[in-house]
Amino acid sequence: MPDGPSSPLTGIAASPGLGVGPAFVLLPPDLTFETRSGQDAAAERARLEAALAASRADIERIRERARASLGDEHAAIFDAHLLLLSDPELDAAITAGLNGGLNAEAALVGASDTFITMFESLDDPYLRERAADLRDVRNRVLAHLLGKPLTALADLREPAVIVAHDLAPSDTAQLDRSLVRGVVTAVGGRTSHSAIMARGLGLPAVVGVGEALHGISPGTVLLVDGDAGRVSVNPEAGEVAAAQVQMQRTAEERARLTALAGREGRTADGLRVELAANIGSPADLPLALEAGAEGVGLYRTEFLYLGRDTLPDEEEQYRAYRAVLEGMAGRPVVIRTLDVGGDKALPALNLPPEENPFLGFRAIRLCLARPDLFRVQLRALLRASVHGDLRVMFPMIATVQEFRAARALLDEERARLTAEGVPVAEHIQVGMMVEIPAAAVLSRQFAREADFFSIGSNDLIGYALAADRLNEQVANLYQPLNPAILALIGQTCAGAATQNRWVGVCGEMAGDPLALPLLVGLGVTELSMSAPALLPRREQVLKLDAGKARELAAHALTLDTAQEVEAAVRSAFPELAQREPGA
Ligand SMILES: C=C(OP(=O)(O)O)C(=O)O
Ligand SMILES: [Mg+2]
Repeated sequence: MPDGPSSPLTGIAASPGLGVGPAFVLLPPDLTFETRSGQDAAAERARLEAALAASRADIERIRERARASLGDEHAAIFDAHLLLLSDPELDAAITAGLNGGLNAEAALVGASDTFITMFESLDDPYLRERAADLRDVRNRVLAHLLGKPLTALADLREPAVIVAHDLAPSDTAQLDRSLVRGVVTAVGGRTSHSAIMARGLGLPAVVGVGEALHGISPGTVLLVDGDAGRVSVNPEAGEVAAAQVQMQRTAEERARLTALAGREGRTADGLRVELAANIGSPADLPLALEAGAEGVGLYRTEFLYLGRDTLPDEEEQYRAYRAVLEGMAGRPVVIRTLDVGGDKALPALNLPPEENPFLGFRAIRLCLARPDLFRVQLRALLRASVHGDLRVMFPMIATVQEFRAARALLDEERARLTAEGVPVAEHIQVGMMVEIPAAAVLSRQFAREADFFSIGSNDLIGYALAADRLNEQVANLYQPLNPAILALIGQTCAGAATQNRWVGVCGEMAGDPLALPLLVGLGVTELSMSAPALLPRREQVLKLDAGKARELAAHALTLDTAQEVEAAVRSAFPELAQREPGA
């Protein structure tokens, strides 16, 4: 382990809080090798057999852990991997290479890659999935041959900070949250899977650290600061002690707030404000429920689709949606249909790169162009609807026609299921994200069609101010409190009110203490946020005077700048001057 402290690594602050622990490095090892000919076939065969046996033992161990913590479904993928290890056709191709004098590495890779290329060239999603499995298995055996065994999150036994290139949904499925002190990744942004997963699980995270991460060796002590986007490598004792004091304070504050978990969200003067959770998978529910989520305000279903080469089928989707609806036991669950494109790539669709992906073929645009894919999701949602209070939400709606078209597909699938005798809930609210300024401006018209609006402030701010938050050069223009943003939110609420529709906010702004009185004052009655923000925001709502919030919001709309708005909020609510830790 390297000893002295080195300069801290910086990245994107993806999930708040502090965490310290030894690095658990998931970065893939360098698997390059030399191809050699004229080798002793028997000796190379023996090396290969040893690597196969070690790989088999690895996979069996991971499978048992996955089965124990997550159930049979998650273990099935590892059964497929075990079958590949003993596949006779693959073995015959490897044997031919060995008999031709190749070293075991070259024989293995040559044979596997022939099958991988063949599977990938066929337009069959099942075989493409087999290609991905085979690549996984090939890498594992190769790693053993090279004496650089792969690590898996399922191998985590001691508290640690996870260091990875990125975390795929299948990685996080194996993660034991109680042992993870923090997450640091080389790539990714605020909306990457790793970031959202970390926020959902309440783990401090810094993402997008870059290549520098590859220099971290296993066991190196790391201090992750998820608020500042900083990772100290081998921190000084004093720095660790200060962080521990801060963590203790945060834990005490959390314990105090836990007493509020069962309280209904309602302002001091009686206005109902529902406090709901944003989730990315059913695995996020326990933390959301612990924090007293009164519903799920945003289930980002794209995480079922990302980080894999194939699309989830209707059954897989149905099971995930049903698990969330049942987990929430009758409380409202807003499930958002597929929102890919922009910064969320969908490898299974093989879409060509675009000049302006954020203004391009994404979310509902893609779904309406690919009804074959969209209908599968809609059917899964409709089938799951009988298990709770499902609300379906369409993302990135820009025009009224898009909403109508999406709703028409939903209605068609409903009619089809009913004709097939499949039960579907009688009433399902169907709403939309308001994250494109045009939708906010036209909210009166949209309110005649949609049952509710949920404001996606992350995108709304970016599109309204034409500023990408991840671009350092223009980050100062990404201003949640800009009066123009407040005006768009106010306009959305006013349009909704003409038809008695409810308005929520499910972007990051919902969890921001400075924005909260403004949102409530503008007419928002549901706030959906990552689980760790729920308790502090509940305390804030319980103490809030909605009348005073309305006066503040009306005043804010007359101001010129985001800075003036912030000053007005702080002067109306001086207790907000202090940032609470970990919120
Ligand atoms: C919630 C939102 O959607 P996402 O962050 O998933 O784009 C948003 O844009 O605010
Ligand atoms: Mg969005």
